[in-house]
Amino acid sequence: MKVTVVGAGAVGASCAEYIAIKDFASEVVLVDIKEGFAEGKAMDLMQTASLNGFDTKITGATNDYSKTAGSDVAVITSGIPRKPGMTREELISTNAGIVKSVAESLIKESPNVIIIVVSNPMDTMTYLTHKATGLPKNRIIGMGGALDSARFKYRLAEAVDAPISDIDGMVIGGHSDTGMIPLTRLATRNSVPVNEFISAERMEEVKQATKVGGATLTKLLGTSAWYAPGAAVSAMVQAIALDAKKMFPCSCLLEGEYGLSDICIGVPALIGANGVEEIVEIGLNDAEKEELTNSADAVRKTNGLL
Ligand SMILES: NC(=O)c1ccc[n+]([C@@H]2O[C@H](COP(=O)([O-])OP(=O)(O)OC[C@H]3O[C@@H](n4cnc5c(N)ncnc54)[C@H](O)[C@@H]3O)[C@@H](O)[C@H]2O)c1
Ligand SMILES: O=C(O)C[C@H](O)C(=O)O
Repeated sequence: MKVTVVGAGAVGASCAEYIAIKDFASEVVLVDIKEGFAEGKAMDLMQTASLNGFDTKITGATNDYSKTAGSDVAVITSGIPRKPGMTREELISTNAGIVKSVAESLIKESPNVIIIVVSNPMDTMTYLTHKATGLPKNRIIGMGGALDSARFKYRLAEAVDAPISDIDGMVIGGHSDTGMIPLTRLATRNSVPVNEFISAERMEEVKQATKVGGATLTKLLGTSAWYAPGAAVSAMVQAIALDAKKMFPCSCLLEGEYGLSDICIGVPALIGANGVEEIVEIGLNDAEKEELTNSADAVRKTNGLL
């Protein structure tokens, strides 16, 4: 499998590193607009190959999309990250132009590519990528829910004082500080509802901490996070490579599912060789449905800024 990662910054490089370490792709091409930057990151990563034991070939290119030709998967991380105090939505004016031109360049060289959109505001950038490329809807996926769910599991495990591997949980909705919907009712510890182990107040704290997970890290780091985002993307690329049909909440173009249309927003989906193999409609209660409606309204408002 050939994977292109556009943007060789914090998230792009982390994503390339995790893909290489898992050793399922034959080739990763990093692309950046900054002269020599992707080439440098690729060389540095290749010099970890003998230490980390992978054979994936990583190369870099400065804005040269001919090097990306024939990619099976492309990840778009190009654009600016937020600074402390900002929302993801504030990035739209800079990132929309970048994501649109990158998506157009990618499909010229790789007409069969599956695109994973990471740049923020991610749901709107995923919607923009659909509009700009006209690719079939299964071939454009926004990454947000996989990361948000990993953060939810981290917070749940902390609250219950259990190993993270004992915890399961999912976050749907828009990838924003207010729009995320951690499905607290469905979170489990070894199949037992987490609600049986912690109070409703503690669960509410977990929910709120999950929703502002990205903002919390941005405040600590001075820029947004990259390790968990890179790991989340690499897990999705691996599911495509292995045709795993693994369920991730991710931003998909909806055509009636969950009562929503003409919007990209986080819902559970099976990810396999064709990208989005199936959108899974789970039963939501009235409160969760209302949260999803409100989250969709907020995403539509941001889409309106395009
Ligand atoms: N969806 C998510 O869950 C998630 C998670 C983390 C970060 N993000 C987003 O990902 C984006 C990247 O974050 P980062 O921390 O890696 O930022 P970064 O600044 O470290 O890296 C971005 C890179 O994009 C490059 N770039 C800019 N314009 C380009 C273009 N036209 N073509 C190619 N490369 C270009 C820059 O030179 C830079 O190296 C941000 O928008 C951030 O908000 C999203
Ligand atoms: O928080 C951000 O701005 C980056 C990303 O969306 C994240 O959740 O880490």
